[in-house]
Amino acid sequence: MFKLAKGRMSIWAVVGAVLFMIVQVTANLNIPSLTSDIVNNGVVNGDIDYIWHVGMKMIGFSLLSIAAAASNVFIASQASMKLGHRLRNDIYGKVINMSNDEYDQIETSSMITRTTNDVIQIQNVYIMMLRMMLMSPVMLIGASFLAYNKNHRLTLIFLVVLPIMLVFVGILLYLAVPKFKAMQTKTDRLNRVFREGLTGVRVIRAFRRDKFEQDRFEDANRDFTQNAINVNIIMAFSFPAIQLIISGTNVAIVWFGAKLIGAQAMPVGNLISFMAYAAQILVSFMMLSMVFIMIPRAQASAKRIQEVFDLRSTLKEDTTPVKTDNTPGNHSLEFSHVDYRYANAEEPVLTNVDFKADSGQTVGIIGGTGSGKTSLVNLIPRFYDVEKGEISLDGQDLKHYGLADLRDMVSFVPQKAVLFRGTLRENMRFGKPNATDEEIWHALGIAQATDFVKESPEGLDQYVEQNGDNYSGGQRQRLTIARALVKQAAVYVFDDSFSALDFKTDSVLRQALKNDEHMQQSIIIIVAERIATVADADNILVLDEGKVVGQGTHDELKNSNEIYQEIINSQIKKGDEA
Ligand SMILES: Nc1ncnc2c1ncn2[C@@H]1O[C@H](COP(=O)(O)OP(=O)(O)OP(=O)(O)O)[C@@H](O)[C@H]1O
Repeated sequence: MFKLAKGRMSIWAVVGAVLFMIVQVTANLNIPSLTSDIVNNGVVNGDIDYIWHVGMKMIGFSLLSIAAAASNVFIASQASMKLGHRLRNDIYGKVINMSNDEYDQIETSSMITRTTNDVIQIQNVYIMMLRMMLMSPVMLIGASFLAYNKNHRLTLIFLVVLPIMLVFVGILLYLAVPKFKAMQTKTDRLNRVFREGLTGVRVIRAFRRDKFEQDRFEDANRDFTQNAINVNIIMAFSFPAIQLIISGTNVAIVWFGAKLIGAQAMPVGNLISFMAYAAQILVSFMMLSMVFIMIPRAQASAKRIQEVFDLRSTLKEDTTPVKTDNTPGNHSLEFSHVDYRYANAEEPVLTNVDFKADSGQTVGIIGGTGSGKTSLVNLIPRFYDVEKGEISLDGQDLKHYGLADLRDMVSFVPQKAVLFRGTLRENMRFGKPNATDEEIWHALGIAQATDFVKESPEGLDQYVEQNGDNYSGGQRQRLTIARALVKQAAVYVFDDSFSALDFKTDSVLRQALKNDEHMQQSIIIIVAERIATVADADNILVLDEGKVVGQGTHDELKNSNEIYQEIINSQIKKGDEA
């Protein structure tokens, strides 16, 4: 937990909080002594001036205590909230820069819980620590010392009370800590089920799994709620129990104190101040215990956050990266004997992949489901790194480029069409923030998206919902294609991006790509399941179980490659051939 705060929490904030806390405790410790003075010297002797004089001092200390407490709270809250702010930023930065291999290791819902709920736990415990954990021991020691000064013999009461308190706190820790720790994993589970239900709501309805999913959520919710109730019951019982101990202590103090007063061994005022110190001792003891109850939960949260920071990127950046040249034309991309295996997978998903493409050429990649097409194109922007072999761009191994520079060279349309909440213009400028409206309309034109975009009077200002949910699947695909085209890159990758388009749009779109001046100077990689989509590519790779089993033009392959022929035949049967 302290590791997380290092460099993220200002040391001056800690110093400031400690200083104000010391002022507050000093003021608080003075007030009971002044009370005994007022009683012993003012009330007993009927000295009104003395009562006024000491009374004003008491008010002064009270005001000082309030001001110091407010300053401490202000500093502690600010420092803790800033710690939370930095933690959230750092987790997000880490996640965004992870390679897909690391990203696969922690579930998305758990990642969200870690960024929100876990960070809140750390914030809360730091506020408590900057207030109570520092204040309680100082107050405990100070009040014990002053109580002892007021009367040595009465202090003996604590020899009985404190062991009772210790046993009580021990039981509390034993019962509450595991439940507090479990809160985080239960929150994770609740979020996971909720997220799955939300993202899969249409499937759930279509398969009439509403009841099943509702029960699943109910189960996770009940488990979470029950644990929270148990924690609250324990905490709720603990407060009256503490009150009982404090009241019992007061009764004992009054009982023995009265005897001492009767024997003239102690003035009345000392009894009053002794009782106040006793309350301070017991309350600080309790506050300290509360911190110890909260710390394990925050520690569990800290561990979960640290796990994210500890994910080491397998993508190594070259310390002296080669400069990229993104100017159109004269680019080349080459795969040489490339193997790739997913982390923890036994078999490689790609074996000995070899091909080359130059600017102005289109490479089609075709193959059955699961043949490794997506895995292959994911290697180009280094979402993953090759296991064996080499991929080079413009004659340089991809690993020699800075990651950001390399990704600037590649424009990628992923299989799943994802848009972001905001205006269409903002979405289109994702890869080129200063793109003009003219450039955007040009890209929309190639992507065959102009018509439906123009249907809305708001044009490029039209609103895009989260995930682009206010567009049809085909419209979303065209918009993601347009977004990729707005970005000026050396290599354009379309991962099965034409699948939701009807045949005519697919064909017109590819023709528009061919006719575009910039695209004529770029390398285009098109992954597809449909023969028609890749038929006019300059080079078609036929993938089967991660191996390139054929390479050539449509005419070459259709006469010589068995698997390509099988794909053609299967699509002719569906009335689907080019
Ligand atoms: N993140 C991953 N971790 C482990 N294995 C994976 C991962 N992604 C894909 N695979 C496996 O790699 C193989 C190839 O998957 P890939 O997505 O590259 O195929 P594809 O040809 O693009 O399939 P499709 O046409 O269905 O999109 C599959 O067997 C799949 O199970």
